[in-house]
Amino acid sequence: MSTTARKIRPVQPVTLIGFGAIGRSIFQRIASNPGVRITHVVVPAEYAETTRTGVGDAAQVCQQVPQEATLVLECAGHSALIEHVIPALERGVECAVLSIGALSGPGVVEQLAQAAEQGGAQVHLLSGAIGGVDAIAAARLAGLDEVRYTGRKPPSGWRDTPAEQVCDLGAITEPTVILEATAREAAQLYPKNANVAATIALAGLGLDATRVRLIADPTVTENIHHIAVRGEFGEMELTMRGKPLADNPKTSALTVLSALRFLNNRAAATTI
Ligand SMILES: NC(=O)C1=CN([C@@H]2O[C@H](COP(=O)(O)OP(=O)(O)OC[C@H]3O[C@@H](n4cnc5c(N)ncnc54)[C@H](O)[C@@H]3O)[C@@H](O)[C@H]2O)C=CC1
Ligand SMILES: O=C([O-])CC(=O)C(=O)O
Repeated sequence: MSTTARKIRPVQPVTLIGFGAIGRSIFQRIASNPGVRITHVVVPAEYAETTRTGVGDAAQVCQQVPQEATLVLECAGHSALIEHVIPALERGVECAVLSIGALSGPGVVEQLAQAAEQGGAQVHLLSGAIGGVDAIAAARLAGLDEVRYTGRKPPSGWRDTPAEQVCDLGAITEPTVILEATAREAAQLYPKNANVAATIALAGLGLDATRVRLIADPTVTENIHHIAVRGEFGEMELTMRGKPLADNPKTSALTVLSALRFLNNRAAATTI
C-alpha cells in the first residue's frame, strides 16, 4: 500500500467586483470549476437587489470588498478599480483587473504599484479581449520601436460615448474614424471601449507613445482589434475578431474567457 500522502488543493474563494455583462457570465461559467468559488459580489447599493436575484444563495452581495477576501477579480469599470482595488491591495489582497484603462488616469499606475507594495500583494492586469500581450511584454525587454493599435466596432458598440458627437452612428454607411490619439487619451475618452488600447500600451511602449485609432464600422458585426508591433525582436501583427457579448455590444466575449482562464489556473496543477 502506498504511504504517499496526497495534498488536497483548497477551494479558491473569489470576490467579484461588478455584476454586469462580464460579471454575470463569469459567475455562471465558473460554477463548473469545483476548485473556485465566488463567495462575494461587490456592487453599488442601487445594483444590490438585481444582483441578489442573479446570485441567489451562492454568494453574498456587498458594497465593499470583505475583510476576509484573499483574491479579488474586478470587472466593473474604471471608478471601481480606484474605489475598491487600491484599498484591497493596500490590505494585502491579491487582485486581478479588467478595467485596465483606469491606469490612464493621473498617477494611477503609481498608486496601484504603491498599494501593492504596501500590502505585499500583486495586481494582475488581465489580457481581456486581446491576445499577444505576453509576446509584446517579452519583446519589450529587447526594445520596441513602434506599437500601433486599431479598434473597430459596429456602431452599436459606440453608443453613449463621445463617438456620438463625431458622427451620426445610426446613419453612417462606411467605416468612420472616431479617434486618432495616444492610448492614454483613448482610454480617458472611451473608458468602456479602450481598455485593450491601454493594455497593449502598458505591455509595450507606454500610454503616451502608443498610437491608437478607433473606428465605427457599419460593415462589421464583430469587435475587431488590430495590433502592429516593431522592435529589436522582429515584427508582430495580430487581428482579433471578437464576438460581442449578447448583454453588452461594447464588450467582447473573450474578455470573460480571459478572466476564467485566470481563475482556472488558480485551481490547476499545471497553468497555461
Ligand atoms: N480589458 C478588456 O479587454 C475589457 C475590459 N472591460 C472593462 O470591464 C468593465 C465591465 O464591463 P461589462 O460587464 O461589459 O459592463 P456592464 O456595464 O455590463 O457592467 C458593469 C457592472 O459593474 C458594476 N459596477 C458599476 N460601478 C461599480 C462600482 N463602483 N463598484 C462595483 N461595481 C460596479 C455594476 O454591477 C454594473 O452592472 C468595463 O467598464 C471595462 O472597464 C470591458 C471590456 C473589455
Ligand atoms: O471588449 C472589447 O472588445 C474591447 C473593449 O471593450 C475595451 O477595450 O474596453
